[in-house]
Amino acid sequence: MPDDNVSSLTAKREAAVAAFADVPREPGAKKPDPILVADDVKRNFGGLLAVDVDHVEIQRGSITALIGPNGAGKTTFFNLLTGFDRPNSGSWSFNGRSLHGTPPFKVARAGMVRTFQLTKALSKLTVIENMRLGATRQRGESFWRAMLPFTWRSQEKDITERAEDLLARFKLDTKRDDFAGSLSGGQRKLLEMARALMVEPELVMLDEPMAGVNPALTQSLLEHVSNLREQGMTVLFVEHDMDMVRDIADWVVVMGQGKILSEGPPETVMSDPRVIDAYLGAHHDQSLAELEQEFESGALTAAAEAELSGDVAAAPSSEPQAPPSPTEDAPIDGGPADEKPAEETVAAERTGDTKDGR
Ligand SMILES: Nc1ncnc2c1ncn2[C@@H]1O[C@H](COP(=O)(O)OP(=O)(O)OP(=O)(O)O)[C@@H](O)[C@H]1O
Repeated sequence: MPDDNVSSLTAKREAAVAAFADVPREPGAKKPDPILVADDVKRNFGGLLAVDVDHVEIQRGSITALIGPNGAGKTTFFNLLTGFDRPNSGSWSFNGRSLHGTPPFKVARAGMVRTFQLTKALSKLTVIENMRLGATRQRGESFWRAMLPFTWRSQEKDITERAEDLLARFKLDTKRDDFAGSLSGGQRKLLEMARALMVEPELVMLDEPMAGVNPALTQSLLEHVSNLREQGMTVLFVEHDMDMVRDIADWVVVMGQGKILSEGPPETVMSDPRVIDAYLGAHHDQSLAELEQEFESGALTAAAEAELSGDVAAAPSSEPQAPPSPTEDAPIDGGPADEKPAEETVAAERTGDTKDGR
């Protein structure tokens, strides 16, 4: 990335962070310029109160992370806000306009789009066809207009140009005519993000953008998300990857058992003992890369085994351990433990398989 871009990104981030300077670090805190405001939003599934949000505001022009343990209600809350599910009660507004009862395509037209944990790219359509479908208000959609090509041809051309620009920006232009089904998990995430931008949204909601993404694509995905703020958009994302949250979020909202438990800048939230207890566990201050290294060295496995057997004394110290010798358990090059699971498997493991149908 050129230096100019880096300094401009930094300036945007500084401005976004500065906007939170006087915001109290408490659940439901008022923001200076909220783009999205939700009140008393509740959603029951039988006896389970999956979402029970008293009040939350999302600051315009910022990147806000919504974190919380599995089952905290994050995806359900996303579904409610974007019209994919209906609440038992509550209200919310986007740019001051109530969106309660608004169907998803109208929510997208209003400027609020979302992506899904398991991507919704249509695998039997090509990449460019998927992109074109992302555009709303297409004139040829009505029967009579469809009969009069001169009324929609120029719009078709504009849509294709915009789609091609976005594909180039997301480095998917070489895949333009490939079936979406042939893309890797990470490329599909990029396609979904690019497609969401076809409606020129003001607020982009990303549900676990990192799930199933190959490490090689991680950095590029992070840059794309940061770039959304750079281009003046607001981002709200759900993520379990704490590296991503630390790296790019200006503000973090923590959910647990349907409620907003805590809010604040990433460093404050991630050192909050309640959040650590509820969510982050003992390794909250470590990056995934460090954890991976420990895992590979065997230190984490030994610690976990000792913890399970109750033999705390047997747990190794936090000092780095020497890797096991190749003559021990570890297979030499290319053994099963060396094989990386396919992205799809990782995605399925990390996201569960029941989400998308909802
Ligand atoms: N359609 C549904 N029917 C019944 N229960 C549901 C349904 N959707 C979600 N739930 C339940 O609501 C609770 C919140 O689920 P949700 O998927 O919103 O959590 P989450 O915070 O997104 O979790 P994760 O981080 O695992 O994605 C969970 O207990 C879940 O089992």
